[in-house]
Amino acid sequence: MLELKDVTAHYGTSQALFGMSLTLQKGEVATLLGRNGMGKTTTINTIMGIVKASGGSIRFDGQELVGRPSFRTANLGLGLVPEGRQIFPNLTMMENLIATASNHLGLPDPWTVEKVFALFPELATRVSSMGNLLSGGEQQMLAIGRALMTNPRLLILDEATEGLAPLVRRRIWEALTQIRGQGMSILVVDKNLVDLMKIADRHFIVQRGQVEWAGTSAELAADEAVRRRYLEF
Ligand SMILES: Nc1ncnc2c1ncn2[C@@H]1O[C@H](COP(=O)(O)OP(=O)(O)OP(=O)(O)O)[C@@H](O)[C@H]1O
Repeated sequence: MLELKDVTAHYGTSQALFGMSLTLQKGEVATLLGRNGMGKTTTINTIMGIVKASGGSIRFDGQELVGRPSFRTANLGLGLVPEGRQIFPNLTMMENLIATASNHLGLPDPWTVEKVFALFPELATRVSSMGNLLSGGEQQMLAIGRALMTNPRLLILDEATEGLAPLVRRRIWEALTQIRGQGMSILVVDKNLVDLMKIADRHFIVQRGQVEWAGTSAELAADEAVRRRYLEF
């Protein structure tokens, strides 16, 4: 479904991706792992077209994404839950949820506000609350709901549970497991390896702007040396 091949990216003259290659199959959950500053966010932003790739290829269902403006990439069915959530602070929860809603691909049975509330009942009681008055957990649920309302085929989450309390983190993983059960493909960055190994099929460890190790959850669980070397775990 998604294939990155030798992708490079720069910030000015400083190179951040050095030949990033990875493949995600339809219906899979994959993670990008690795220490801070290794290029996970840059990889996500390059897929989305927010950072322009300076080389290589990114194919999504056979279509080339490199060179495409970011709104046209999103319209192909890539939904982003960005780092820091980026909730509109002066819109209500409901306004945030529907602000970017769309069904460009004409998917049958699209996401609705009701379906998002069924996934996150916590949000249903907060419809009129301004974005900046929501808790971190509510904001993250809203950011996921907002991305789902664009009816993506691939959901990409950057720091899915960062800064959230354990109970709220569990709610996020439960929701992602539920969405995954409905056939959604998911690419996720997070630091909670134990949780990720439960939900993910495949992991890519990013080191200095390229994939240093790739494998399944079982392979990662069995390889303590790799975990220690790249993940300090
Ligand atoms: N806007 C920017 N301008 C210049 N350099 C940047 C910018 N964003 C990231 N970088 C650099 O690119 C490299 C990769 O950063 P990136 O944020 O992709 O890493 P990361 O693995 O997502 O780390 P983190 O978990 O800290 O977000 C780092 O060296 C970082 O300093």
